[in-house]
Amino acid sequence: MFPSDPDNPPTPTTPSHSIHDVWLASRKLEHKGEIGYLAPGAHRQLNIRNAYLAYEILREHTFEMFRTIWVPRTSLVLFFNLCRGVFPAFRGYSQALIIDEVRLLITRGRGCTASRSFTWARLLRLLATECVRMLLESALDTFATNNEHIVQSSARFLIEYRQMEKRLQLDVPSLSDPVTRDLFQESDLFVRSFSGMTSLGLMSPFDFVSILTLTSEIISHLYVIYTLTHDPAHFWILLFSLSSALVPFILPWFHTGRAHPDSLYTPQEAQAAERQEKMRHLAHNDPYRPELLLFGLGPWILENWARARKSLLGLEKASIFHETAFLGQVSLNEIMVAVQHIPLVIMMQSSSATLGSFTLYRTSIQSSVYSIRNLINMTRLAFQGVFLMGAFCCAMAYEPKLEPKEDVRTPYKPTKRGMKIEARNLSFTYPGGSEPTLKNISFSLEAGESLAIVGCNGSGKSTLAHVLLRIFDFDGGELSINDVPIRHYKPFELHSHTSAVFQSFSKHSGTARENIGVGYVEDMDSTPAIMKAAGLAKATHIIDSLPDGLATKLDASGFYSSPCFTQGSLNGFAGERPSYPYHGLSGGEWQRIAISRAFMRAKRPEVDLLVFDEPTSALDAHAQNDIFDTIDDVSRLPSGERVKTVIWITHRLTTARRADKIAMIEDGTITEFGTHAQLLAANGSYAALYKAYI
Ligand SMILES: Nc1ncnc2c1ncn2[C@@H]1O[C@H](COP(=O)(O)OP(=O)(O)OP(=O)(O)O)[C@@H](O)[C@H]1O
Repeated sequence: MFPSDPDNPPTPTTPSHSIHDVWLASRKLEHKGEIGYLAPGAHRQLNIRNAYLAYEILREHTFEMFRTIWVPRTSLVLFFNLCRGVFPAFRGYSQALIIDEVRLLITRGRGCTASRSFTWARLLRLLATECVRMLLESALDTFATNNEHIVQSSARFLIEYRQMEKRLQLDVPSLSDPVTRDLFQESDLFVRSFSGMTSLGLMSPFDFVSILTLTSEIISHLYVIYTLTHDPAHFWILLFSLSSALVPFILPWFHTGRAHPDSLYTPQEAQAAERQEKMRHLAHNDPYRPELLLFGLGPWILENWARARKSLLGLEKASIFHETAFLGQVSLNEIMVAVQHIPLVIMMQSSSATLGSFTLYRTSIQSSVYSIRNLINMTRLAFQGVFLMGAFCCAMAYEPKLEPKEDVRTPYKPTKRGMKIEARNLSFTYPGGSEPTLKNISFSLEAGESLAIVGCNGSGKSTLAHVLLRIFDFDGGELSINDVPIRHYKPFELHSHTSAVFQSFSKHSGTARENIGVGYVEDMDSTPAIMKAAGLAKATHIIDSLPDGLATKLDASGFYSSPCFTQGSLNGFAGERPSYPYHGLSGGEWQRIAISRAFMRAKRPEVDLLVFDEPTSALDAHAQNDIFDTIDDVSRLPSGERVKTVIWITHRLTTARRADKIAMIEDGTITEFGTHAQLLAANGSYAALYKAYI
């Protein structure tokens, strides 16, 4: 098969190895001994090697893909599209008969030697038959289009749901692998191509069905041409036919209707799209990943996205039904085809062939050329779509790197006093890094103890916190939680027993309620729970000062936004004076919101570990003391007994001395570990730093 690139080997957690390798090989570029990879979404070259790779993907995944998107109506889509393919040939035949009859009408009484004479009854019968044919074709078209839209909407929902679900499971080590990121990006493109986003240069997988239609259309036209005897056509008639055939192509450029099913024209659509994009952004945006994992936001995001998506699909359906109104099916194309027959009636009077058969021959030739051209384009796009489908199928089989194997998976067993942590010779290197950021980290912390991690900038404090919280994996050494190796826990389960404030905490462009409530989404709608968490973080006055209290939307962008870009003007109400709906916060205020978020969960009995990475860096000295008093309170029972393990990282050594143990980190290694008094007595680096600080 196709060997993986040695520099970018497929992840060992990717089950569908061979297709992963095939997909990777299709992106591989070799030029003068240099090897590179196509950017995600870039078109593959059409050559024999890639054709073989596409065949491999189709062979492996076509059935699975059809099974994924199959609903009973899908078979109707296939049936209708096959029927649609033969309709043009019927149309040509029916119109040829009318033309012959009209010709007889025009030439009667002029000494014409036709084999039969004109009758009004026959002409009227033919016209009536043609009208019935047009009505039937229109009705079938309307029904087929609506059916196709329903099938496409449900397939799109299913496929996008699966993609969102998989995306939300991705952990940081998986995302740090560039091949995995590209895989998921191409998989996203595949999902988006279900929206018919042909602007991406892709085609909807349902356009594969059009290939069937075009094939049946070409076959029926070729059959008609084969059955006709013909004379050579006059050049100028063909020229006229060609130019009039071009009109239906040119006129749509001036069409002002809905350009794309995803175009938004109403405030409801805009709101639903905004919500959907917000959830998609949360799911796709890598910097949010640690908090997303820690607070277990996956189901909440998925649920909100699904609600917005469903409502958008509903709105789209309504507008599509409106657009596919019955009369709209009588297209300009048909009128132009009728116009093309007029000169033929006049010009072909001298021909030995009947005018109808000549016209039928001409339209069949023209339609065949047009259909073959479309078929080539479609097949070219479908060829690209196959590789994206391969990426999607591989992505769906991907297992996040931190997930434990089933045979070692161990349920979390809580202790009565918090988390017991033991690290022995831990080391960690960032992907692509030449030197380990953490090395020989060894310490132990009893359940219910507090630990302050101190050290200079860049010494590795935050990195250690991420390893302890199971956001990062480690390369060497051992780390156990409650005497069980941390790798044996499911990260999701472990995270449900922790709460944290990260140094680079998230700022969501949502309401104050959402910004705090995501700490424990089950209580998102409980105002007392949110106000209690805000109270613990001394953030009540911030909420009170906001124009709409908890309902105020907070501006996470940090940019000054011009009012001309507000929602009001975007929705087309430029005449009204727009008001900017977001409210900015200071750095310290944002930090209190982030602490409130952590307190939403910290109080809960199942939470055994609290980690605060410089939680008060933007707060004044009084506020800082208040917060650390609260952290201490939260970790204890009313009786004063500590029931949660607490770790904080700080540069303020007066707060570090409050901890039971202090770890001094230098250049990625714990150089001193003990109580404040022990470290001062040792007169080492900590003592020097402390003296310098005070
Ligand atoms: N994503 C990353 N990729 C590669 N190196 C990184 C990454 N993040 C941090 N580092 C490096 O790892 C080292 C430790 O960073 P870390 O953030 O853990 O330091 P810190 O002790 O928390 O610093 P500070 O006190 O400034 O917050 C630094 O040298 C930093 O440049």
